Amino acid sequence: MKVHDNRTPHLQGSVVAIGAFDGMHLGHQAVICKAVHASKIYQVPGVVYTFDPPPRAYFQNATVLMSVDEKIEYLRKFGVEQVVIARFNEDYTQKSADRFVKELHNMHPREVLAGNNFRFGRGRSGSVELLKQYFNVNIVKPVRCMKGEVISSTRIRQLIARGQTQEVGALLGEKEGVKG
Ligand SMILES: Cc1cc2nc3c(=O)[nH]c(=O)nc-3n(C[C@H](O)[C@H](O)[C@H](O)COP(=O)(O)O)c2cc1C
Ligand SMILES: Nc1ncnc2c1ncn2[C@@H]1O[C@H](COP(=O)(O)OP(=O)(O)OP(=O)(O)O)[C@@H](O)[C@H]1O
Repeated sequence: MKVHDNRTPHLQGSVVAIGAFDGMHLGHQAVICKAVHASKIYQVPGVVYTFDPPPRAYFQNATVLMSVDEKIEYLRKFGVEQVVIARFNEDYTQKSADRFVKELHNMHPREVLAGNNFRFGRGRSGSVELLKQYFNVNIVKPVRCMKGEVISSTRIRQLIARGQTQEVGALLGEKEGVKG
């Protein structure tokens, strides 16, 4: 697997999934699996474009659930071929939504995968609607837990803070008594 540190590769074709993916819960896994599946159909590299640190950690001091190395290892196991690690710092957050779109064009995506509420660019000005003007965007349906709530890294951080670790395991898709 190729890891691009703070640079976006020039590719003739790709399928790109974008997001923080902190914790790799069942919602994230659905997005990644769909991206890998689509990349096989189009016969192009499956690329995950992610951020280090996660934007929520940078802006809101949220707890980081997994290191960037753990994330890369996880993506490798899921069959992702290339990963872009955007170093999320003051400089990076100045990038406009249009510049971010231009950057994505370097990879000539056949499909872009993101959730409905995905935002990007300085001041969170870019939306999925903007992405749709340029790319074939696949919006992944929200994955919910048994109780019906949408699974999120924020929810996992809350459960960890309350010591409800068994519930966390369920949201990560870990089976009880099964390791690795
Ligand atoms: C180029 C760029 C600039 C961003 N600037 C901001 C910002 O100014 N304020 C903010 O709250 N988030 C900013 N973000 C973070 C996004 O709001 C969002 O958290 C990120 O794209 C990851 O999406 P996800 O949280 O759905 O995984 C920026 C993201 C990108 C790609
Ligand atoms: N439960 C879910 N079902 C489907 N897609 C999801 C789910 N949670 C996140 N995604 C998608 O996965 C990508 C990465 O999401 P992100 O890292 O923002 O997850 P999150 O769990 O919502 O994080 P946070 O709670 O910190 O905002 C985004 O494109 C997002 O829309």
